[in-house]
Amino acid sequence: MVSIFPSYLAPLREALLGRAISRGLLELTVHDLRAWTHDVHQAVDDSPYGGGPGMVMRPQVWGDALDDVLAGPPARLVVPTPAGRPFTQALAREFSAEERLVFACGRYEGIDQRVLDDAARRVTVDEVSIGDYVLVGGEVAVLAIVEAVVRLLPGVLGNPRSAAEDSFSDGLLEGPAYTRPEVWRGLAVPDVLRSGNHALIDRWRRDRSLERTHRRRPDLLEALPADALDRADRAL
Ligand SMILES: Oc1ccccc1-c1ccno1
Repeated sequence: MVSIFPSYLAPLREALLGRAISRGLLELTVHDLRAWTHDVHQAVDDSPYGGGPGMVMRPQVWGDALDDVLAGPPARLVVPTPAGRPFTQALAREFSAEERLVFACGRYEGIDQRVLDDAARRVTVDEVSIGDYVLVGGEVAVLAIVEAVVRLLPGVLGNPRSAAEDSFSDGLLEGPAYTRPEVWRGLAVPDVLRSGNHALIDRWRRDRSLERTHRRRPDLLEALPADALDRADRAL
């Protein structure tokens, strides 16, 4: 990863991801973009051609940084930006199959477009958005993307079924989850979940997942393949 705020990415070395690194399941290197500046002010940005608010990140600095960081084994360059294509669970799975990912954390009004155009001559460049809102920089997006990708790597999650049964893994939102106590502040766990009848439990969970998806994300239902819903689903 390349950023002007390397410490912003320190959380990636905590908890689950930190354990995955120490277990050798992945390697993580964070580079300070300013290491590729040569002026006393370590300038990384400049005014935009054509005028307008804010600053644009300079091509020379990013170009030199990516020349160095992209050297070596083939990598895929991921650039978080509000103008990117949506980052989804499907894209997380695609990224998790890559041998090497390089993340460029842009700030200000973004990185000079020629940096991405030049990189695209050598590697696959993915400009991705983690949602329809504007952040100050790409670091937060990289934290989210890396966590979504790394948890899919074999051996990272304790129970491999977790990743397989994620929200979105079947194209739907997960339904409600419960644990002890049976009654809490007058609210009881649904009886079916304590019935021991796993066929019934699976059906109930599927129904709650379909209901929640219909209510909160009807677009996901629309996007399902024609054969994704069985007769029982459609009866709901
Ligand atoms: O808003 C941003 C600013 C810089 C880099 C990325 C973003 C962003 C917003 C949503 N997804 O990515």
